[in-house]
Amino acid sequence: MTYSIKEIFYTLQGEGAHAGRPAVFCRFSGCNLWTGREEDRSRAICRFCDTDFVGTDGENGGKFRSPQELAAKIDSLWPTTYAPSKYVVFTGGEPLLQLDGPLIDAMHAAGFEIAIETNGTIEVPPGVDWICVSPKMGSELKVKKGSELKVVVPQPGQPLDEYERLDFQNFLLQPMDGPDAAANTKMAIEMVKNNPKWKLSIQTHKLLNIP
Ligand SMILES: C[S@@+](CC[C@H](N)C(=O)[O-])C[C@H]1O[C@@H](n2cnc3c(N)ncnc32)[C@H](O)[C@@H]1O
Ligand SMILES: Nc1nc2[nH]cc(C(=O)O)c2c(=O)[nH]1
Ligand code: SF4
Ligand SMILES: [Mg+2]
Repeated sequence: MTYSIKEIFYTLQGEGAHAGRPAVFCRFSGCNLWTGREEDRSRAICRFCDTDFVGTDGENGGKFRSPQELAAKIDSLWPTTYAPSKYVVFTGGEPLLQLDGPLIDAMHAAGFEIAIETNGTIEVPPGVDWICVSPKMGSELKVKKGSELKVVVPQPGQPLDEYERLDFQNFLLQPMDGPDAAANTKMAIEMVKNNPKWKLSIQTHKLLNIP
């Protein structure tokens, strides 16, 4: 298996229940809900994406021809002094188009805990330690259990009451960034205050100006 990688970088997890945790982010190229081309955005299933996941031209990006080769690059970005808490977040694009058993095994062999950020349309292979699902209206949600359900709001028609009955450990609402970010943040705050099963997730890396 050859993996197409947009970029790999060491930063803090900015979002969700693990916000603030140091992590190597590995961003796969490609997504099943948008081509990534601006001219296709208005016709895409997912239209609010804040990420460039096209191609392999980012920091440490490229084609990796084996799981060992990719695992070694990810491992090389972890500072050796903090070796016991090694943590990788696979994201994208949609990571489950490419993340497979051999890569999961290679990351575990290198001593990493493995997290994914997924849109929930593709089943998760065994062995992923932290599963963050962020459902997208207009797509079929197939991953109905995991570590955190991180719902970007607002998406018209989203069934929050159905989401609440799914088997997740954490339930988070994340304001949609973009032209209406301020209003969306206000709305998300009101939503969690009115329904305390949910907590607010803000994209802290954007406030901190880190990747
Ligand atoms: C770029 S996506 C990649 C992973 C996967 N494709 C997914 O959608 O979960 C990473 C996270 O950013 C969130 N996200 C994307 N665009 C956003 C935006 N404009 N505002 C807030 N969150 C956004 C997604 O919902 C997801 O939780
Ligand atoms: N710092 C930081 N945290 C993140 N959490 C999820 C991200 C993503 O794009 O998947 C992301 C990201 O791009 N940067
Ligand atoms: S599913 Fe994720 S990566 Fe794909 S377009 Fe939507 S937010 Fe971006
Ligand atoms: Mg991001």
